[in-house]
Parts: sequence; structure tokens; C-alpha cells
Amino acid sequence: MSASSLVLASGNAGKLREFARLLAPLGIAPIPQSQLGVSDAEETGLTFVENALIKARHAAAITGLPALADDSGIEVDALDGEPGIYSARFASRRQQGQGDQDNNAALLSALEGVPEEARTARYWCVLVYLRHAADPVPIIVQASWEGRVLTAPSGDGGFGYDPLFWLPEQGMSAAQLEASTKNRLSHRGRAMQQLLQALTAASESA
Ligand SMILES: O=P(O)(O)OP(=O)(O)OP(=O)(O)OC[C@H]1O[C@@H](n2cnc3c(O)ncnc32)[C@H](O)[C@@H]1O
Ligand SMILES: [Mg+2]
Repeated sequence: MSASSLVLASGNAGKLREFARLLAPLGIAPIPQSQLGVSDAEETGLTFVENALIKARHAAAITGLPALADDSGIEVDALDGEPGIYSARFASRRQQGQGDQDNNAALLSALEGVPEEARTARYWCVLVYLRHAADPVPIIVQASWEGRVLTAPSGDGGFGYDPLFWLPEQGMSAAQLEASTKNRLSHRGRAMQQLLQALTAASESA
């Protein structure tokens, strides 16, 4: 990954903050796609992998730069894995508004009456790195993070579903973690570690 020129194919401010922190120690300051005039791609895939590829390819094609994309979401067991790839669109697909707060409210209402032990869930994160839009060997990594869905929001850090995502081992929600702790433990942080290993291996074998 080159230090000067990487487009981050995301419009999510929370993700952008986390990536900036994850990549800063490597001297990489990824450029958010909006700063390069790239609008959000239409996420028409049926998997996190497909959507991350769509986003990375879209940003690389428009900018001519290497691109990093993240497609992520929360899989809730009591909802048969929903909202999954539709996590960003959960409330809007149920005509219950849009955005993080409405998504959280929609998740709480979908889980009304579900007891604590049955509220198991996990975040997934798939990262795709493309050297250019037509890169035939994208680097694709994925990681998950286990937790439970609370019955009311707790904490004001993080973003998205974090105020509802309870971490039994830490005894707090993801929104109560320090940013650096979230990056060490999270689906995104651990996927990024894998991506960096894969990039190092690729550069050593080149
Ligand atoms: O597609 P981009 O532009 O990257 O931004 P987005 O917000 O639409 O991102 P996704 O399509 O990948 O949808 C991810 C959804 O999962 C949620 N999510 C992903 N990672 C999360 C995290 O670390 N903490 C809380 N919520 C998360 C997030 O809030 C979104 O609702
Ligand atoms: Mg999206």
C-alpha cells in the first residue's frame, strides 16, 4: 500500500475515523472518496465480498488510484442473520426512517421480547484492496466480532450499532470502548491486520 495515494471507498464518517487511526502508524493517510468527487456506489451485491468489490472498483475507476473498501454489518441470530448486508438500510427497508439512530431503533423493535441469552450477534467486516480498477487479484480479507444486542443504547463512542453491541468479555458496549481498544478487538481492526499481512506477503513475493 503506497503511503501517498490510496482512496478509501467509503462515505461512512465512523469508518473513515477508524481507518485513519489504523493506517496512521504506517504513514498512510487514505483519501476519503468524497474528497476526490466519488459518490457512493450502488451496493447491488448479495454478499459483503461482492459489495466491497463494487465499492473498491467504483472508487479506483473514477480516481485512477489504488482503493480500499469495507463492507460490513451485523448478523443477529434471533433474526436469522438479518440485517447482515442490509445493516445500513435496515430501518429504511422497514419504512422506519434512515441512519444510525433509526437503524438502532428498528433493531430494538425487531428484537422486542427476545431474552438476553438469545440476543447473540456478530459484526462482519470484509475489506477489499485493489491496485487498480481492473486488478484481477484483489486482496480480500474478513473478520467477525462476537457480541450481544442490548435492550437499550449505552455509550456514545463508535458509530452505527455500537451503542447496542454488548461485549461480554469487556463488560461494556462497543460505544463505551476507547477508539484504540475498539480497533484492536473489532472485526475491522482484525481484518486490517490480515490485509497488512497479505500486502506484506505480496510485496515480498513480487
Ligand atoms: O458503504 P460505505 O460508504 O462504506 O458506508 P456504509 O455505512 O453504507 O457501510 P456499509 O454499507 O458497509 O454498511 C455497514 C453497516 O453496518 C454498520 N457497522 C459496520 N461496522 C460497524 C461498527 O464497527 N460499529 C457499528 N456499526 C457498524 C454500519 O453502521 C452500517 O449500518
Ligand atoms: Mg454502504
